[in-house]
Amino acid sequence: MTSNTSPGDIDPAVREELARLRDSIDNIDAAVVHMLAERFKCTQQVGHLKARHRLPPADPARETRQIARLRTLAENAKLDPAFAEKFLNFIIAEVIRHHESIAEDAVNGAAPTAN
Ligand SMILES: O=C(O)C(=O)C[C@]1(C(=O)O)C=C[C@@H](O)C=C1
Repeated sequence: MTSNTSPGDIDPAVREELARLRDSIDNIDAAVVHMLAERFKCTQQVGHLKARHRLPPADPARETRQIARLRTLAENAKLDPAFAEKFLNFIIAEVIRHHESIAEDAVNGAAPTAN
């Protein structure tokens, strides 16, 4: 059975430690969002470059190298490598969707955007 502790019952020291940890979590989440935004700015340029030169949206050989590298980085950082791989695959799948839509727009003569 789970017991629910109402916020007023929490020991003040525990409450403080939780708040301190949550502050750091919020900072880390913000950094992740900013880093992802920068990554997507780069991949958007890659998408336009690929569309202009009729290159395929996906590059499985590059992905294999990225995953191997990320798994090693994760292991060294004591992060679950399987999680790191799933996370990268999730991001790359989204990037490929963007590349495909940029390529479709190029074929359909949509007004090209910068990059
Ligand atoms: O490097 C590329 O060719 C990209 O399109 C970028 C990227 C990535 O998001 O890292 C995305 C799709 C490819 O399959 C491989 C890598």
